Amino acid sequence: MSTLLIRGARPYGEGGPVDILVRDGVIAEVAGRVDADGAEVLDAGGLVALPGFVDLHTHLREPGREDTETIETGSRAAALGGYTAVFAMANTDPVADNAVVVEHVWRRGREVGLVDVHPVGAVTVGLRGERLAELGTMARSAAGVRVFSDDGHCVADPLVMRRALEYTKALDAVVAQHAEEPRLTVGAQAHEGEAAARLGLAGWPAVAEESIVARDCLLARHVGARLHVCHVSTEGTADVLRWAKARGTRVSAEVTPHHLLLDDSRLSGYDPVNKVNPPLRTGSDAAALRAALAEGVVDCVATDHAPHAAQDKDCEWSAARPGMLGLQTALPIVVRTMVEPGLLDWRGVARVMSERPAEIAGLPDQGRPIAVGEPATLALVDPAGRWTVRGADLASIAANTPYEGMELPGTVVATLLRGTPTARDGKAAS
Ligand SMILES: NC(=O)N[C@@H](CC(=O)O)C(=O)O
Ligand SMILES: [Zn+2]
Ligand SMILES: [Zn+2]
Repeated sequence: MSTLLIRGARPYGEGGPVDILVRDGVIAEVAGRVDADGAEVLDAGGLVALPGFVDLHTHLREPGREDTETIETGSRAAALGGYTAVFAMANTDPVADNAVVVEHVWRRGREVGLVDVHPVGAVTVGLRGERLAELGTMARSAAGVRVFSDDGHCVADPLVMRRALEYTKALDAVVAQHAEEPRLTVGAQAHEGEAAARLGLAGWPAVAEESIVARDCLLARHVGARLHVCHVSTEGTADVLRWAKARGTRVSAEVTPHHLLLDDSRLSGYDPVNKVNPPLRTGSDAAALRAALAEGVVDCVATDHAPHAAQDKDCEWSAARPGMLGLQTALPIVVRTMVEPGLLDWRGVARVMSERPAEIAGLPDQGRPIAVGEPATLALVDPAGRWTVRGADLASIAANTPYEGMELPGTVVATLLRGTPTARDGKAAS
């Protein structure tokens, strides 16, 4: 029997410090003072205790691009970022569109053991948007897939999307849509607006996202299915979501840390580290997304952690791949954009980083209350901590962080997965 005593943490940053006794992975006692002889003590004075974070949108690149990230290195990055569960996107090589690939990802995640790795299954064969993949087989596989996505590509054909919603409804699963009408983004390189026009970059208009989100909300309501919208990037999408939710559509949505903080003024340097899909939008879009997240119109934060090799980023803008690292910087960016301006308190951070994503994905043992009898799956955060981001120092193999050299607030001091420390003082457990 293993016991761990977390000494002096403040759950959700509320009230005075408490001791949390963890026995065999479960919270056994929460009280002002707990004495446990022989227990390992984790000094958590000054730290905020939160439920471990759940990322609905991570690219781990295994199988196929292990030169940029593996399930092991990505799991380390996740643990260091306070995550205890991640959803590994299906756009690997081979694509995770069948039971063999999703079971490989699931097993490898368990072997590494630092974070619960849940494979996302592709909606269509080869992400081609034509024929539905074997959703039922993936759902019934050992991986128990409950989130399906062609992320990187939009399920653009409305009939294919309708059928996908019908199947996932029957499987009690959810489609996570990368909302991008492909006919409106042919050759697109950056947000269609002033900044892109000045630089002569072909534009990716907000309406390419908004039109698909509106269509899919209508389809989901018609079918009675659930829909999840990936990486919401525009004010107009938030408006569509608000409308759809008000009329009872079963839709949820995520926003990335980079769309909360950054905007297309970053384009001027022509540095492809800022190239991402959907593109960085305007400052007023970012402000609207922060408000929508605070309001609950956007349900949660997801990283869209997208590692890329140096040769795919250190090149001309149009040749560079879109995507940014996100796992280790997500909490600090949420602190900067949401907590510091008073848009969210720590209870709200627990909601958008852990509880809502766990609910959306149907995870029964993540995003749980910090209470007796619950799994000790926790992130311990130092709200006064400061650190300077260095891509080369991150646990990912790739180094494409847009926050290079920035000093960020909020450090994850320890992450616990069912009572076992997976990261501590900036070091992953293995
Ligand atoms: N976000 C990105 O810019 N890139 C993602 C794909 C995606 O999320 O659409 C990737 O796989 O690299
Ligand atoms: Zn995407
Ligand atoms: Zn993605």
